[in-house]
Amino acid sequence: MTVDFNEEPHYKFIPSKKATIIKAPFSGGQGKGGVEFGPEQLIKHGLLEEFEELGWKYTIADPLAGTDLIAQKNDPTDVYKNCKRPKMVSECCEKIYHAVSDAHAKKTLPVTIGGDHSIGMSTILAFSNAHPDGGIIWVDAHADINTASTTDSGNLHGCPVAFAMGLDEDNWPPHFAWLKQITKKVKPSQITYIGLRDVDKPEKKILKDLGIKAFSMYHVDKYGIAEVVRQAIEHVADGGKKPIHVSYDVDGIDPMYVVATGTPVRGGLTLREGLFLVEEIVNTGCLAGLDIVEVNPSLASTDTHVMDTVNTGLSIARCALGDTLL
Ligand SMILES: NC(=[NH2+])NCCC[C@H](N)C(=O)O
Ligand SMILES: [Mn+2]
Ligand SMILES: [Mn+2]
Repeated sequence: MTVDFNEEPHYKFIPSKKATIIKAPFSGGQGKGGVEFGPEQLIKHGLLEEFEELGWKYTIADPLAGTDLIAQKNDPTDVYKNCKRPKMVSECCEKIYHAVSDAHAKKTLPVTIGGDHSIGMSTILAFSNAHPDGGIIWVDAHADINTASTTDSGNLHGCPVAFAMGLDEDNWPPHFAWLKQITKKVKPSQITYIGLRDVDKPEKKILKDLGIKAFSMYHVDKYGIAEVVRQAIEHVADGGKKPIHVSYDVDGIDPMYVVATGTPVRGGLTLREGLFLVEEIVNTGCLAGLDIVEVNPSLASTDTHVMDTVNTGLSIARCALGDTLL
C-alpha cells in the first residue's frame, strides 16, 4: 500500500476561505443549563485564532443577540403536548436559519457554534436549501430524529432531524409555522450518521422506514472509521463530488474525552476517530457547512474536564478549517 500524502486542504464550494461564525448560545432544546456558554468558551480558548492561523477571513453573526433567553427558558407556559419550549426553540431556530442561509448566500463557510443540537434543524435546512444536491453527515451518539409525537423526553434537541425533514408536521407545535412554509425539506437520502449508540425505539423505526443510512459504533468497530467515512461520503456526496455539511454533536466522541456534555453515552468514538472523520471529509474538498454543538462547560466537576471538552470542540474546528498533522 502506498502512503497517501494528502494534498493541501481545499474547499471547492467556498471560493476564498471566508467563513461566517454563527453564535448559537442556545439551551432551550433541553433542560440543563450551561450549554449556552459553549460559544463564549470556545472563543475564549482560541476559536478565532484558529481561523486566523489557518488563513480564513471571518465575520461573526450573533442572531440571538437581544433575545431574552433566560426569561424564555424559564417560561412555564411554553409547552405544547409533550414538547418542551416549542416557542423558544422555534423563534431562535428561525433566526439561526436566516443567519446560516445568509452565510451560504455570501458563499462563506457557515460554522455554527452551539448551544444544544436543536439548532441543527436550522443549519441542515439552510444548507440543503443552498445546496439541494448536498449531503449531511451527522456525527452523534444519538439520531435526534424523534418526532413531535415520538419524543419521550420532550426535549427538542432530540428532534431536529425530524423537523428538518418535515416528519409528522401535522402534530408540530403551532409555533413552527415558519418551518412549515419552507417547502424544500431535507430528504432522507441526503443524510447519514456516524457514531450512533443510543437510539430510541421509535427512532429506529423511522430510520428503517425511511431507509436512512446510519453507521453506529458497531459499524465503526467492525469496518474501521476509515471505511465508515468512505462509505458515508460515497452515500451522501457521491464519493466527494457534492457539498457536505457536518453537524457535529461532541457527544459522538467518547465521554472519556468529552465529559462536559448534556447526554454522554459510553462506548463512543475515540478522539482520533472523531477528528479523522473530519480530516477525511475536508480532504474531499467538499466541506460546505459545520456545526459544533452540545459543549456544556457547566457539566464537569473539574476544570481539566471542562478543558478536555472545549479542546475537543476546538480540535474539530481546527480539522475542519484544514489543519494537518504534518
Ligand atoms: N442532541 C442530543 N444530545 N440529543 C439527545 C437526545 C436523547 C433522546 N433520544 C431524546 O430524544 O431525548
Ligand atoms: Mn447527542
Ligand atoms: Mn445531537
